[in-house]
Amino acid sequence: MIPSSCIILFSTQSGRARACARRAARLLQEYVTVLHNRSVDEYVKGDLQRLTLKDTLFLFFISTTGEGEHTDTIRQTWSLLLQTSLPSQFLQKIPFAIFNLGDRAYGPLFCAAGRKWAVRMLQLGAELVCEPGYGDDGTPNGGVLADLDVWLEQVLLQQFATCPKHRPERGHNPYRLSLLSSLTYEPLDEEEWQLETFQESYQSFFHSVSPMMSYSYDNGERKLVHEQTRPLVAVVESNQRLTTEDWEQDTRHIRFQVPSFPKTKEWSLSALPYQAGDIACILPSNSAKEVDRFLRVLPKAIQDVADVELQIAWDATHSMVATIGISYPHWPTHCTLRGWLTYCADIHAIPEREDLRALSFYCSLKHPLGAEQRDKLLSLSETRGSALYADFCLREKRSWADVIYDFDSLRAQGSLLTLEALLALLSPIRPREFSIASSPTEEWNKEESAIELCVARVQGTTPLGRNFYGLCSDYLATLSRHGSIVRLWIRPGSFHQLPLSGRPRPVLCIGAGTGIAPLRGLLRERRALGFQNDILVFGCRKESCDFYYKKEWWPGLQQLTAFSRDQWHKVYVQQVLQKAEREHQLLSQHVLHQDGAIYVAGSPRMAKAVKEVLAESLVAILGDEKHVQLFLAQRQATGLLSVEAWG
Ligand SMILES: Cc1cc2nc3c(=O)[nH]c(=O)nc-3n(C[C@H](O)[C@H](O)[C@H](O)COP(=O)(O)O)c2cc1C
Repeated sequence: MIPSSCIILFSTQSGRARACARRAARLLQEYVTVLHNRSVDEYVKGDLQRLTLKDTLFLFFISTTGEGEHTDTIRQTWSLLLQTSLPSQFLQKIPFAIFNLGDRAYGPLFCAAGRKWAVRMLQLGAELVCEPGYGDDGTPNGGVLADLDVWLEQVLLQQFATCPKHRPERGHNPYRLSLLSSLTYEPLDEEEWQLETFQESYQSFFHSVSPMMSYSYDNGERKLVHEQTRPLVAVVESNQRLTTEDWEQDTRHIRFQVPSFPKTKEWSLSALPYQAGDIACILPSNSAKEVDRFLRVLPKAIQDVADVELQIAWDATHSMVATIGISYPHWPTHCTLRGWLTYCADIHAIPEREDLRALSFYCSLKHPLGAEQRDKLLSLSETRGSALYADFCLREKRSWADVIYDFDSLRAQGSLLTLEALLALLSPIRPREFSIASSPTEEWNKEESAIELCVARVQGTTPLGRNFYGLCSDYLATLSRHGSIVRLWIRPGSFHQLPLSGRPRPVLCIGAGTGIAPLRGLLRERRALGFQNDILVFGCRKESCDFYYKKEWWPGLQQLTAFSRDQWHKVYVQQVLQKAEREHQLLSQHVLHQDGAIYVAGSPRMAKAVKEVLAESLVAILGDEKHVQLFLAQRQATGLLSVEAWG
């Protein structure tokens, strides 16, 4: 029997699973009542009974992070679901469907978290209503979202083929706006979110976008908190270019002071404000230039109130829009439009297809091309328009400002686009993750301890010659002013089991490009604590241009390098490792005789190739492939082999 309602739950690290859930919610609400659309932990809230509702289809969107691991937005529920005390029929006959997100570059770990989730649901008696879906970042024309369309159309929605289709009521806009006074607010030297009148309101917004887990330093000590928190404030101390001026890539070494770090007299690993290899989650903001550009493409009536104080209220009685996850309910309640566009609204993002569909309703039909533009936006949002959407938006990296600029009936006389509509349409800016490149012990020895990042500025040109840049890397790269303020959280990374005590064992760090960031932190931490015999294998394009930190590596550190463009044929780290294994059994000696640890950081493809070389080297010595895989899995479980991959 087909359930009459549906609960959509997602697990996401960078937001794609949320986007998939949103699209599915819009399509499914034509067949069933969508009761919820939120992250797994947010919905379950520690009470597994919430997964046992009768006559309800549970639809999961589960993405994989780390090395085949679950994301922060599902971890709490996942550990509850693994309890051996749960009866084997705990989820008896609960119908569910699942779409897994991942990247095939991870090989056997492709969508590992989603597959583990489905297996556990089945073990507990839940019933799959259809074939699971798989979304791959590498699928042409839209990655996971392109795979999602095919799965929704050919698999999930087929389950509802016999149901009558109904058009859901269009939700009312859930925001109520008041212009507080006709006096315009004059920006001072401080940023708007720091001003006393607005501070509380912005802080609760920042709290709402925080990672699910981060350190807090409330009582003068580091504590890992498994809930959302307010950001730390960091102050830029220096920002230097690491690559040569004439090199294509602008990579930066940025150093921040964090005044709220506790200052302890006694050194101990747990007293340090962070561990080597931890991750900083940076909350960027939009530049004044980008905000001005966005304001210019809006209807005149909105532009006119850019600097007026606003009071924003969320009207929960019109909650349909919130229920299916279309509008963001945690905007600041008191700010200016300019401030909201600078610190909160993700105007730099590429609108999703669902957004284009929502935008289409606001075209002015008084404009000569209004009806045509409305239909174009609608067709771009449909499944059959996905190739067109990929050409127009994804490949050309068209942001909200670009799209609204191109569809000028959205700002012409008679446009229905209001400020309330923008609040309902735009998504919040979310923090971006960067591995910390500094050693906490080395910093502890200094007067003011800091964190350092190694950030490659994302910029380029689209196929049609439009310039683009990445929001957060550009924000960080341009923080040139000493004393500029950044909001961030710090959370543990994958390398937290770095050997820093007990029996001495060497560490082999392998990385390429900005993968050097966490490895620099690990190696410097080990040096600060007196460990020796570590090895760095590093790859980049040209020794003279992008060999990051070349001058600072110390004599006792053994180095192997791969400069891919310094000779006529390409050389990568995996080839350097193969050669070192052939010549002096670098890998097998390190692992089998010295019981050394290995840390790999960089792109997933590089990490996969390195792991293959490692496995081959051990098979050549130990003979049995299965045994080697088991051995490597054990080393991974004990933190002696660990990968941090991104990109
Ligand atoms: C640090 C990191 C680790 C990842 N690990 C895996 C993995 O082990 N297996 C996999 O299939 N995909 C992996 N991925 C790819 C993500 O699952 C994929 O990008 C997905 O679309 C992200 O969805 P999200 O935005 O909802 O988090 C990883 C991505 C990152 C950034």
